[in-house]
Amino acid sequence: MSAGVEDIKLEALSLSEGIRESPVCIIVLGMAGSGKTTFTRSLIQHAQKEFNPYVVNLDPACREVPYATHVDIRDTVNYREVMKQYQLGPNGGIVTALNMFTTKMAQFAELVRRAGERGHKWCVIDTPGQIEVFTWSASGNIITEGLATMFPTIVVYVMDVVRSACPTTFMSNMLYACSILYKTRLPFLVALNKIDLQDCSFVLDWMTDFETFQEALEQEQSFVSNLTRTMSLTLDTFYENLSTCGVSAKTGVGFAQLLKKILDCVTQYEQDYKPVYEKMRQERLAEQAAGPRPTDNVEEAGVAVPLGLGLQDPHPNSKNSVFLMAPGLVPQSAEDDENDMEEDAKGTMEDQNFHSFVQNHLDAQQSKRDKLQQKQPQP
Ligand SMILES: Nc1nc2c(ncn2[C@@H]2O[C@H](COP(=O)(O)OP(=O)(O)OP(=O)(O)O)[C@@H](O)[C@H]2O)c(=O)[nH]1
Repeated sequence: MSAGVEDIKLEALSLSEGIRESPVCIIVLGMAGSGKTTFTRSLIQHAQKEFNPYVVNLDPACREVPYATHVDIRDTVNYREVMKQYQLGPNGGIVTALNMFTTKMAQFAELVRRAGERGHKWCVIDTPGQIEVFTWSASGNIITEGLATMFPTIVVYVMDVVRSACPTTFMSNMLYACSILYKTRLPFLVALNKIDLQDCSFVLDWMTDFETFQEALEQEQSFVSNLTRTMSLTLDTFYENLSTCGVSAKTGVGFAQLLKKILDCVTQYEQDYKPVYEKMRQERLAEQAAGPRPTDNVEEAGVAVPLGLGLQDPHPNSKNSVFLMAPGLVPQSAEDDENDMEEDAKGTMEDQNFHSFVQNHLDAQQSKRDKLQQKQPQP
């Protein structure tokens, strides 16, 4: 059974509870068109029996999601409305939609925790097509760090092998992957996707044998290839930290191997990364306990707005957690409708009562004034 909205209002997962054992959060990243969504669908299918994934879509701009979701950002934020209201372009709209979502990070984490208690061993998270919007935005950071300080978390980077057959595109992809690896500080698995169209052994050769990559680059005569040559020298250490797996999200080839590699990444999280995030969690808790920092040399302190950074429990009476639900997860029952109507009726009655109270008061004042005037001697 899914968690109800009402329950989430009352409590939300707090940082003080420590890193849990499950569910394992798998954040799926990749360049636009690399096959993230198709990959996510295939991953869910292959992991269903053993890991019963809890599925989250964080792409507010996608039209359709080809799998059933438990949490869908599109139920939380209307991306088109955000673009219209704030007069933003598509990328600005996605960033703002993600920012809005992260204000509910504590409740989202609570949903993930409850999913773990209901037997979901994995939580698979599909991200927006425009990778930089997620990886370099504050909200992407909050979501990634927030999850990694509460659950074992890993990143799966989906790479299109067909497009990466060009050495410069391959290098750009690798530089991007490298920057995400160092930014997130999480176990990193590269899913070399679309191997039904092209064999991925060339990528593995390029990663393990520097000279083979140089030979491939020889074929390209451009300024970019010179730059790529220089860059490739620096990426050797990065490749050592990478785990790779060839897959086809379309045919399902390679997914058995991929599941094993994901489990290896989880072990890696436990051994190497958990202490880092545990430390980060302690620091955040200390920051929360210390309260806001004094603002030296600032004429006006200003008013703080909640940015979703603090993962404190929400106020028990807060009425702002009515979303984060996938369609059908918490169906609007006839009883809910009746409750809503009752609430509306109550509100209207309260308004009427208030107006009649004010009116009575004004009438009483007026009659007092009239009486006083009558008592006063006429000139
Ligand atoms: N042949 C083949 N095509 C694939 C594979 N994976 C994805 N595709 C195709 O690649 C295209 C892009 O796939 P998506 O899953 O939409 O990629 P995405 O990264 O989610 O796309 P955006 O979110 O729009 O950036 C679609 O036409 C897919 O059918 C694969 O393994 N093999």
